[in-house]
Amino acid sequence: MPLFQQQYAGENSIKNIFYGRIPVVHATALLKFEKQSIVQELMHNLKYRKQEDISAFFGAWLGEKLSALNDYKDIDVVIPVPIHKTKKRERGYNQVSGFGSEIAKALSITFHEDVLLKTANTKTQVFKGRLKRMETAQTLTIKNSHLIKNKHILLVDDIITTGATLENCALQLLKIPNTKISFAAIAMTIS
Ligand SMILES: O=P(O)(O)OC[C@H]1O[C@H](OP(=O)(O)OP(=O)(O)O)[C@H](O)[C@@H]1O
Repeated sequence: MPLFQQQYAGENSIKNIFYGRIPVVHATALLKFEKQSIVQELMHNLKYRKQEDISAFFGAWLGEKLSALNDYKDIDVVIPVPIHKTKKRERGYNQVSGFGSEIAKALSITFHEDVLLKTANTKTQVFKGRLKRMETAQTLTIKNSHLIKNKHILLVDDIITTGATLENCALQLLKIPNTKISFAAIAMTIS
């Protein structure tokens, strides 16, 4: 399995994507995502072929790694990038929930799926450029903000490509007083 951090600078190479856009405390990804690779196949199976367990499998793996690092000791809550309820019904699950809840378990902290919500069902972003992706910022809402006030949040997603999805979500979360944001993804796209 092509692990991300073994072959690249790891944390800094992800944080650089967000440099000058949003403040990110830490950022990590478990795997390197390339076209025609085993990782692409696994992500496709997770998203489109009902293989939900892939998510928790990688969450337990990354969670164990993060629990051994000092950098992640002050994370308070884990929040997933949300999907719209219509898409959740079609897919059967949020493909990043298992990943996030296993990381939370490994760090002995809470996983909250009821804080950041997607209120409109936008088309898949795979073929969108950065500007188009930014439009989706208007489709996010925060509920139960008391659960994240004054907290260091680990926001989790399946894949980081341009970083626009995480950026949009982080911008909403950072509106709540005294929040800090770190990112974790199953895979990072290498171009
Ligand atoms: O870093 P970025 O450039 O934002 O790309 C990454 C995002 O794109 C994909 O979502 P997409 O909206 O395509 O998901 P969908 O298939 O669930 O609609 C993927 O699941 C990430 O959430």
